[in-house]
Amino acid sequence: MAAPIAVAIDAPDIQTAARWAAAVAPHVSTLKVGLELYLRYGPEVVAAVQGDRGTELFLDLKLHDIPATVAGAARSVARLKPRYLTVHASGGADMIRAAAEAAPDTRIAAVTVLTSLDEAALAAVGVRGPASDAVRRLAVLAVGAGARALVCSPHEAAALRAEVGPEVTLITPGVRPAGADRGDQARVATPQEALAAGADLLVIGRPITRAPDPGAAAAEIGAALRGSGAAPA
Ligand SMILES: O=c1ccn([C@@H]2O[C@H](COP(=O)(O)O)[C@@H](O)[C@H]2O)c(=O)[nH]1
Repeated sequence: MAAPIAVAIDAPDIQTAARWAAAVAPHVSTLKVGLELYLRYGPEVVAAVQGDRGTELFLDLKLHDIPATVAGAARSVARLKPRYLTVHASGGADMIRAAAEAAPDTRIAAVTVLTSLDEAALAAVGVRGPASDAVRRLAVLAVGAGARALVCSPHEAAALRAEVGPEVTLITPGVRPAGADRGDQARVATPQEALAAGADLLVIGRPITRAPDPGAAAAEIGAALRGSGAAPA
């Protein structure tokens, strides 16, 4: 069974993206296309990454604009049939609702608080208190407005699961195998910790794509999850 991992295909060009996608697709459930590739190539890169690999598409465009503009953007990409499309929860309830209505076959995934932000960085943009408070507040707002998935760090997954129930997909970036470089991520945990906290889908990019053999790295993380009992065998 493919591991519940969305590999962040944050590649500099379409050839590298297709190569990484082919290597990791046999081992994971989902491939994530984000701003770096989509802004350069548009839908063409989705076809190159997805092919007919049998993986789900996660379009991580983090939309954030007035409701009418976000609705139009969501309609524009709905034909690519993404399983998930991200919007920033801080865009507000009307914006999230507009996205959900414009792409009814896609799970709108609301990004709560970016996993690169710690408490000091949040304070600098005027958000006081622990990240978990802001995450909870934004998550409740987003689900109330029609988001069917939430993006949070593994640190907040258990509390959000208790808050929003089993139907909402919890997606966690900020995942690092033990000993891996955390890079620009601030709120991190291991794959096993993230699943144990209640995450449904782990977003992992550089620890896989920057490995000498991305396919082997993805397979190894998937096997470790199954071995620990965190993911189904
Ligand atoms: O809060 C968020 C939301 C999205 N991301 C995205 O996930 C990947 C993480 O990649 P790594 O290389 O594993 O750090 C990346 O595409 C981000 O845009 C996030 O990190 N945090």
